[in-house]
Amino acid sequence: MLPSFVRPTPMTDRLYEYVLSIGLREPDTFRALREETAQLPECEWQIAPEQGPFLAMLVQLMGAKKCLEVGTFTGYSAAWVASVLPTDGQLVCCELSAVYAGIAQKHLTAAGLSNKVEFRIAPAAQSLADLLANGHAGTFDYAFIDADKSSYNVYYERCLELVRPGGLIAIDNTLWDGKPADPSVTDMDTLAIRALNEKIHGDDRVSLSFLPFADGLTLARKIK
Ligand SMILES: C[S@@+](CC[C@H](N)C(=O)[O-])C[C@H]1O[C@@H](n2cnc3c(N)ncnc32)[C@H](O)[C@@H]1O
Repeated sequence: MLPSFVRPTPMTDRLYEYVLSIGLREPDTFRALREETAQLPECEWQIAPEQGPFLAMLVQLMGAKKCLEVGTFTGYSAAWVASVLPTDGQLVCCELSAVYAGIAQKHLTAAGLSNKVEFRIAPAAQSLADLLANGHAGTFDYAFIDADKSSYNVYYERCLELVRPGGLIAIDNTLWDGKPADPSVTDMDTLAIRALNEKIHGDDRVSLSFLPFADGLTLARKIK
């Protein structure tokens, strides 16, 4: 029998509406981005709205200037992070799809944030390798991983090289709808997330905070 600590509250639609009504202070431009994304069949790829201000607050508390995102889609997480960067701050967004990147760029421009955001439209493993090859190792304050799950370990390892000591890697979907906790689920994405969760738990290169928030958010802070 597991101890009965307070567990995440089940989210009925009514409670979730309440959560957003008290928790989300969203600029109109970000709302427009969400509304356009909601029309796409892949709309569930977007981070949960309440994750936006959370990631932004982390970035702001860190005083981060140089940030990285792996998997940008239509730009919601990117918009929140860019919105708290100083004027000389930079967010490098790695995204495979020029179509999604185009939608993101349109909304980032509308929000007055495009000057802080640089897109790398290519497979992210390649974009991260290029950054490493071009002298960016140890220079990023923050990295957010939210692209194809089967490559999460590659993204984690490359981001670990790219962030500075004390820098943060945030990894989305590490609960993956609960599937990593069910040993009978063995599809490639679940196997990749389960393996990475176990690896990070034992990884003494980082300190760890795991949040059962949205679809699971792992925070790994590079120690040295
Ligand atoms: C879950 S979505 C990202 C959601 C985004 N963070 C947001 O807030 O809306 C994952 C994104 O990763 C992109 N992606 C998938 N495979 C990729 C790859 N190999 N390299 C770069 N991006 C990839 C997809 O095109 C998609 O836009």
